[in-house]
This record gives sequence, C-alpha cells and structure tokens, in this order.
Amino acid sequence: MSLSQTEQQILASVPGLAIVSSTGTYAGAGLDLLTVENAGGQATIALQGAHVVSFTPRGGEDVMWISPNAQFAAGEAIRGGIPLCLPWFGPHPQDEDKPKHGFARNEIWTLVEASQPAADVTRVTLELRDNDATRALWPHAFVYRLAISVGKALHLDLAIEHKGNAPQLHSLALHTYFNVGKVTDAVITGLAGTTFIDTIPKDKPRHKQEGDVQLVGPTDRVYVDVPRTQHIKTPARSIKIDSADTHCAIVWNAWTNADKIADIGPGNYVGYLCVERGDAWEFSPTLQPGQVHHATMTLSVE
Ligand SMILES: O=P(O)(O)OC[C@H]1O[C@@H](O)[C@H](O)[C@@H](O)[C@@H]1O
Repeated sequence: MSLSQTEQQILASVPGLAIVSSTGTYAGAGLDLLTVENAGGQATIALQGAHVVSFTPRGGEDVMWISPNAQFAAGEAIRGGIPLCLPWFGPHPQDEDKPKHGFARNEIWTLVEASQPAADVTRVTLELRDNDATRALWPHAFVYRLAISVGKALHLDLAIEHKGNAPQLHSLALHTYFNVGKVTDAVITGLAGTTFIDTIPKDKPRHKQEGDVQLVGPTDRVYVDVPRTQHIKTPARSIKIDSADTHCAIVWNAWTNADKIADIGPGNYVGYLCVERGDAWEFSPTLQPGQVHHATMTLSVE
C-alpha cells in the first residue's frame, strides 16, 4: 500500500473503506484498490485513474464489466469499469503520438476526502494535480477532482479546474463499460431521433438515429446533444444512466475486432457495452483560467 499518512487517516475515518491490492483478484503487477461498502452497495476504485472497476448495488449484480484479460499494471489503462478520458477524448487533436483519451486514467490520484452521509451512502473524493509527467503531455496547471458516491446508485461528479493562464479546449468522457451479459440482447433507449457521428469511416458521416439502439456489429459512435437519460435494457435488468450536464453519449463495442485487442481477447466482446457520457466534438468545452467544469453521471438499476 502506498498511501500517505493523510490518506490513511481519511481512510480510517469512515467505516467500510479499505485498501487492497489487485494482486490475486485481478491480473497484473498489482495496483492499490479502494473498496467501499455500506448498506446500499459496494464499489471498488483503483487509485490509478480514480477508476471505478466495480459497482454492485446490494443484492444485485455488478453493473460494470471488467475484461477477463484486464491488466492492473502501473501506467496502463484498465480495460473495463469507468476510465476517465481527460483532458482529451480520443486521439489528441494536434498530436496523435500522445496517449489516446488523455492521461488522467494512467496517473495515480490522491484520496482527499471521505464521508458517510447516511448508512447507505459513502462519498469519497480523489484528486489529481498537474505534475512533471502531465506537464510533458499537457503544459497546463489543473486540479481534477472526482467525487464518487456509492450506495444503491453510483454518482460521479468530475470537477475539472483549469488553472492555466489562457483559455484552453478540453474534451472528456466517463467511459463506462456496462456488464450486459450478451451485447446483442441489450437495447439502449433515450437516443432515438438524435444525431450520431459514425467514427469508423474516415469521413465520419452524421446520421439520424431511428428508434432505439441495438448493436449488430462493430460500433463506434458519438451521439451529440442527447437527452439527459438513457437506459440499457437487457433480459436481466434495466440500467439507468442519468447525466444532466454532459451533451454526448459515446456508444462503443469493437465486436470481433476486439479479438485482437490483447486485454479484451477472443469472444469477450459479447459481455460489454460502452455507453459513455461526456463532452466531445462540437461540445468540447473551452475553459477560461480558473473555470471549473463539471461532468456528472448517476448509474442505477431499475
Ligand atoms: O482502447 P482505448 O484507448 O481504451 O479506447 C477504446 C475505445 O474508446 C471509445 O470511447 C472510442 O470511441 C473508441 O474509438 C476506442 O477504441
């Protein structure tokens, strides 16, 4: 465990919090995982990336999908759960050599707050500040905070504080991998009639979504200007995704192309469906010096 004394005190101040190593539970060299448990539910959060890797409402099934081949290794993005794409979503707009989806998911975040406002709600806040490694990729000062409330629902509040001295374009996503059992059985409601950018063809055409979304092959789409709520309906359950302040929903499943993605592996694409809420493309925010931009999302099972 590599927690500072302050983090250990925060951890000890709230019941139901612990730090465990990913070794044994997940493959890889071992990362510190924060476990959160209360009367409402249970979550596991990697300090690397402030990355929620599991969320299980009491009596239910894990809402998150983690690849059976996920690696829990220093500096590597974890395949599954909720990686944070920040401060850019997708390839860097000017430099494709920079890491896809930014660097927030690869950095170690610090536990800065914990509280238990009710027997069935625990709130933890993790923070990332600019450092030598981030400034080499993104020459701007910042404070990112992710407040995670765990209970019957999972609520995320990402606060992006731009501390640079000039306006700066950002883009972001809460890149959620949902555990859907069989992707072909899953239906996404709440996107009918919206416009999506199909990011697979080179010319990135735009289409109108007719009806609900059910995947039949490789899919990589950015839905823009979407309603605040979507549902993922499977034969087993209905998962509600609610985000009042983000404007996009990214729907991704690599299908059999994932057979060649080492940390997904042959046949494993069937288990997941990404529906990511965020602000990208024309909804990418330009933050003024000192501005704090929020992206919130609540996940619950109905
Ligand atoms: O493999 P990564 O970097 O985690 O990205 C996974 C996918 O993330 C999605 O959000 C993108 O739309 C896809 O294009 C991308 O392939």
